[in-house]
Amino acid sequence: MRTKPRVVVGLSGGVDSSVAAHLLIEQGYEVIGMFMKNWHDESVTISNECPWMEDSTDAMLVAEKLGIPFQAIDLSEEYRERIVDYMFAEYEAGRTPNPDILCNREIKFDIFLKAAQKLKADFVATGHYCQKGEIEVDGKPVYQLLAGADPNKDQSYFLCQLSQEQLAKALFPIGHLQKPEVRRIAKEADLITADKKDSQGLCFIGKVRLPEFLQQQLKPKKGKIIQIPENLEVYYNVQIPAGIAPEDWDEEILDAVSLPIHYTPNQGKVLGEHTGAHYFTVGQRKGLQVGGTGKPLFVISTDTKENVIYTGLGEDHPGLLRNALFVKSDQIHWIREDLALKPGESARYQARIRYRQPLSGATLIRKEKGLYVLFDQPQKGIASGQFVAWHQGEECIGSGTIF
Ligand SMILES: Nc1ncnc2c1ncn2[C@@H]1O[C@H](COP(=O)(O)OP(=O)(O)OP(=O)(O)O)[C@@H](O)[C@H]1O
Repeated sequence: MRTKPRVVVGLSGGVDSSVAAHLLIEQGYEVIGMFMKNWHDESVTISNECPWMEDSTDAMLVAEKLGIPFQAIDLSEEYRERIVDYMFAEYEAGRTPNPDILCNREIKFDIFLKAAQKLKADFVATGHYCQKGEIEVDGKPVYQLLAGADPNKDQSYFLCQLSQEQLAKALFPIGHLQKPEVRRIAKEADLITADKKDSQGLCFIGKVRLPEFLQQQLKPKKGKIIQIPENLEVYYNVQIPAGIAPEDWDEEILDAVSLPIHYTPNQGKVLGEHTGAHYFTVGQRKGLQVGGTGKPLFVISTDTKENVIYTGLGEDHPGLLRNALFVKSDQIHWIREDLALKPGESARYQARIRYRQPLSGATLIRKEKGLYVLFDQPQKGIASGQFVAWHQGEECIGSGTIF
């Protein structure tokens, strides 16, 4: 009979997961190391930057050093189906996907977790910089997703789509540590990954050349680049009116300030040509290849159906700065299900729309058709398809896909 809880650690061949495994052994767990091979395409890999063979060997050597069993599994097919296909579909539809968040929800804490459970594991552990809390609500355990103790490394944003069931099975052994401490522990334990460079690309996407990668799947299609002036009537600046409770705000006004603006070519002037609207993302500055505009030019909207890119001059262009967004009902995710807002309710939280962005005060208003998030400060480059995560201080309460 087993006396120790069994945990499968996702060993990536990096220092963080190596130390995670080491700490779990010290804490008395029965530890198994597992490396997963994800989908990857040689033709778009930055040379020597996606060394999965080298990574899996490092993972194996770390397991050997720690004296734990090791297994490598090939999840490339599942990864292609659930992450790569989603990415192309999102770009094609003119949205900006976040493969890292999906990878955690769909691969590491789903398929990988199920593979671990086949090995009769009680938990799955990763080297993510975040922490798990446990409280009791109405006599039942409720798990919390908390920020990593190292503010420079906090990865809770990438885990903002995890459910209570997934968190129940997750362990984050290095979340209470600072990165330099993790390296020191790795050195003291004589792990070969102690000085290994941090992986640049999160998940796989940073390890490939995104433009080439997209061009392989989505055919080039020439179209117009339009410059939109700053003084269009469609720009709104929301302020919650004093004396009116947010939940009583008029839905038409909420829609007007929170939904993406649909531009038309006759609202601006033609600046040049692009190679395909589906290659571009809201907030993007590079790759437009339009010179002589004085201030930098930013993408403020893309229309993949009409194949038009709308741009604005300067980073304070009103098309780039908005302080509200919308999440459709079926895209709202509450990690803390006990705090879920019902239609007609509102709450104050702090929110972010990208990794490592400082949290900004926000009012959440739940209506029948979805959730409105009204920020206290304007946000730059709110892009459809990206995730908004809302927090109470260190704790991530929920998240949703931006409409
Ligand atoms: N190929 C993989 N096989 C198994 N687990 C993985 C793999 N890639 C990532 N993980 C797990 O997910 C965690 C977070 O992944 P991320 O890509 O952010 O790595 P990281 O923060 O650079 O960590 P590391 O230093 O361990 O590579 C890793 O610490 C590891 O536990």
